[in-house]
Amino acid sequence: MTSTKTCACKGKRTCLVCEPLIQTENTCLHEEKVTYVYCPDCGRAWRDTKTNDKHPNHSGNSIIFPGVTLIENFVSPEEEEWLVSEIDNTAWIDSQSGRRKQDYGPKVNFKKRKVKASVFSGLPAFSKMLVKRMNDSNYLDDFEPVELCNLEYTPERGSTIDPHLDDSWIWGERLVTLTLLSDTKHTMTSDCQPDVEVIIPLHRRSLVIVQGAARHEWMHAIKRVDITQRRLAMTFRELTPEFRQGGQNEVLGRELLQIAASFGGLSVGTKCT
Ligand SMILES: O=C(O)CCC(=O)C(=O)O
Ligand SMILES: [Fe+2]
Repeated sequence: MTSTKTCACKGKRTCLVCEPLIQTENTCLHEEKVTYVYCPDCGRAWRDTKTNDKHPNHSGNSIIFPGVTLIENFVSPEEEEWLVSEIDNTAWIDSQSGRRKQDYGPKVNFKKRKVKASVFSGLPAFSKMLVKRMNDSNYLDDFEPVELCNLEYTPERGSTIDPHLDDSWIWGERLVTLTLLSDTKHTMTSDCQPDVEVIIPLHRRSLVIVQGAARHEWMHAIKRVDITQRRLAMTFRELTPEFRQGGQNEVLGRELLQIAASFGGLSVGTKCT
């Protein structure tokens, strides 16, 4: 691939801004995968067929798919409108694959395993009510996020996110994402089951918690076809035990938790994953 990219894409990543400027290799993109759709009510993913019935009337093949919790209507339409206006009052930074981002968290060099707390001024004030609501829920009562990454996806830019696993050195067990403005889907794939993909429907205003096998064994992605309108994602991340009490990086972890909980943060330009 030769390139003179004018956007934030690096390496093999592309978006609708840079694609007309680059020559892509003529690779075969047809992958034969069997698609399963995750059902939050039974924790299983069911073979996608035109006649697929809704829970509990599923039929056909299914696979167990542990580690995904969906909470519908986590925020109201009025709260969504307020959150979007707060987010849009903050500068966006161009990111890879046609996304834009805002980051509230420490600067992390994942390869060198280095963390700088000094750039981090806390989670933003507008996220305080979301963290409180998480803590009031059954699933996230002990969730103490130290990072919020807001991502913006638009069909005009052809925004996507390639299949990836989030870091698991500093970022802890639960990845928590609130979807705003439009529905989308996570496509989960695993090298261990190359002919399978599992779709997680992410509805507008819903919260998804990804942990366990879904966090560590399955990569998540968002395909271009699944961004049909502007979508904002607010992803909150917690610390691993290494940064908690008794861990090797406990002191740094405590500092990050304190900064995060000030809820006076300004966005910084750091990496999200
Ligand atoms: O937009 C999303 O729902 C996922 C974002 C994501 O995977 C990431 O920031 O690592
Ligand atoms: Fe991710």
